Amino acid sequence: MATTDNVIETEVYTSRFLVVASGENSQGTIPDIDGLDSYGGEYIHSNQYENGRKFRGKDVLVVGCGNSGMEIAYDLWNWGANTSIVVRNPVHVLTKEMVKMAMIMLQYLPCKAVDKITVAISKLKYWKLSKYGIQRPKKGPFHLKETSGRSPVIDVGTISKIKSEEIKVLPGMKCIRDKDIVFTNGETVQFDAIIFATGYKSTVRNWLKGSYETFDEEGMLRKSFPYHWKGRNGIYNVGFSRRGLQGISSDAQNIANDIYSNTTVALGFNN
Ligand SMILES: NC(=O)C1=CN([C@@H]2O[C@H](COP(=O)(O)OP(=O)(O)OC[C@H]3O[C@@H](n4cnc5c(N)ncnc54)[C@H](OP(=O)(O)O)[C@@H]3O)[C@@H](O)[C@H]2O)C=CC1
Ligand SMILES: O=C(O)C(=O)Cc1c[nH]c2ccccc12
Repeated sequence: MATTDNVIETEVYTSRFLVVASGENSQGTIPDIDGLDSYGGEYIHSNQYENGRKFRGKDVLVVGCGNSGMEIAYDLWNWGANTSIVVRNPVHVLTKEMVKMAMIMLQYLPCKAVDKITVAISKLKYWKLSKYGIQRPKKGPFHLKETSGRSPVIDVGTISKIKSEEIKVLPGMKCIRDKDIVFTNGETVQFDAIIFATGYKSTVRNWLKGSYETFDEEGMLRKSFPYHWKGRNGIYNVGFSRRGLQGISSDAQNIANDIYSNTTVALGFNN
């Protein structure tokens, strides 16, 4: 749809297939925290974060300790910001080497065994992170990834800065009063800026007409893995399996193969 001088032009495309690829990480979400609307500093979502240049010398709080939050906290520290990060729930921290090793092991061993080995190695490397406000989940990293879609954090250097107390860990936020942020442990700290690395939501229900049958209130597929990627009437869904990049890759291949087999049969290439 395009507008020129108040005339709305609509272009209509017709196709046999439609691949819904807006995915589960479509629009950044910022939690509804008491007092955020009257916050006395600047706040952004992690998807607006470019680098920490303008935060040099500032007190900055990163909310969220997924891969975005942990990477941004490290970048802010590198740019000379006085950096803190909110870690309100347990999280697995691994190095990229541990992840690589685990991905290889997962081809030969059950997930439970890979989790045990990976957690043991992570403990050897990082020892007791609880001392620094980071708890390990009771369930294993790859079990959690497979069942909940939460990826273990790949440490880019943040943990060593947390251990040396150059990056401070804080618990959940309770409320905001001007520049004061009150945490669930009762501590109140002033911050000049907040980066909300609090994740994303799906937007498919906003743009795909008639998608309510296929997608739930959260814009996630009602059908579950492994039957989720094929919809009705030539509609396919990629990137909604809560299985990270691997899930996206397998959806893409399934969809491409399905479209290929439908078109080749229709065109008679299979004879
Ligand atoms: N290098 C890489 O491979 C990278 C990969 N990614 C991937 O991109 C996807 C999106 O990542 P990301 O942007 O980090 O989002 P995620 O959804 O992975 O993480 C969101 C984080 O925000 C926390 N959070 C949410 N609400 C609040 C709140 N009110 N108060 C405190 N904490 C809160 C969550 O913690 P809680 O558990 O408490 O809800 C969680 O730690 C993921 O799949 C991630 O793995 C992203 C960056 C780099
Ligand atoms: O595939 C994902 O979910 C990603 O976001 C990449 C990623 C981050 N941490 C990981 C740990 C194991 C495998 C992939 C990832």
